[in-house]
Amino acid sequence: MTTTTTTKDTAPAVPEREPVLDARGVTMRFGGLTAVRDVNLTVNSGEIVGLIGPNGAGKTTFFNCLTGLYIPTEGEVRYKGNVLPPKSFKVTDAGIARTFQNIRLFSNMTVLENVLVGRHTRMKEGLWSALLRLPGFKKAEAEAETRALELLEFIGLKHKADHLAKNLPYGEQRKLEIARALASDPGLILLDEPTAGMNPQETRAAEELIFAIRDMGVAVLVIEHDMRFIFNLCDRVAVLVQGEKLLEGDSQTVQSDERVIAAYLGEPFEGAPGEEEVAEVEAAEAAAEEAAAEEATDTDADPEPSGADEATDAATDSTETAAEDTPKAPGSGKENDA
Ligand SMILES: Nc1ncnc2c1ncn2[C@@H]1O[C@H](COP(=O)(O)OP(=O)(O)OP(=O)(O)O)[C@@H](O)[C@H]1O
Repeated sequence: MTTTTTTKDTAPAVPEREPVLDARGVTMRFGGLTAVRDVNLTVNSGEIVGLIGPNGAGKTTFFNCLTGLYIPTEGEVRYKGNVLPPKSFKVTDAGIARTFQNIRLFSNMTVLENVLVGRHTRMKEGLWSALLRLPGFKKAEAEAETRALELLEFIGLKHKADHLAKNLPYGEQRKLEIARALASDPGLILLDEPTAGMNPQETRAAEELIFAIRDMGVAVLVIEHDMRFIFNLCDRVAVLVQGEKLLEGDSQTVQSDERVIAAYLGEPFEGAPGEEEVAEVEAAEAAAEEAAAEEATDTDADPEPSGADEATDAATDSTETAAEDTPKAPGSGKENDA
């Protein structure tokens, strides 16, 4: 990379930070599953914000709600004060770009062409202008190429502009995805696991690249599982657990919070998000088991009315069943179900 970067501590002083992204009460349900519940998150200009959480916590779903891939079941997302339209290309148009957890490059196109694809939202020339290659289109095309080459220089891949994307090493493919996202001139970039599969040197380079992106005036929201990377990089970190925001704070605060440690180690803790739901499900299961146990007892106690002898046997059976059932521990209904 050719740009001199700053770090978290040497970030340029931003006179006043304006909210770039403001997500309020975002909830996303898939049928009976609530993947994201009532999440608020703000990203200000000049900031790098991290979003962490165990697998399945709802991080990517939240990203998808921010970028118009999903329409949130509830809540509102604003970019620079304006409510975002629920269409991904309109969100890109508005100024939010993203990368994906699984690299999504056009593998048989060149490195330069991949960046140019990302630039098309900023090209205002119409279809006829393009088809007839009118002067206006040629000028716009030349400008797009200049900008794409600048971005390739910025990420250190200009010398590979003519290579096919599929021939780049993995770490460079991830960088190329970032360049393509930057080609739409965003005010905010969302990075979904930018260092996944990278070796330590590539991870360090990615960190520098993200600081450089912030320094060029693009706010960053990043999902990552690599905690060292995230705590070193981010001004603020929000933690999602089971779809809910557990807490938000600076790196120091978050990494020393025992609830975060417990969430990652899978240990329950008092007031954990989703605890109420778990309690409800457990209560419903216990009630169902109790009802099943009672039904089984009643069935044994009320046999077919087919004669005095059978009635006597049934009474005996019933007594035995009751005697067997009485000392069983709660939850023993499972044996009855079986
Ligand atoms: N389209 C979908 N339909 C149904 N359920 C979904 C859908 N997308 C995600 N989910 C569910 O929502 C929950 C949150 O998933 P999500 O991928 O957002 O988590 P994550 O925090 O990004 O996980 P990871 O760190 O493993 O990528 C999971 O239980 C997942 O199975």
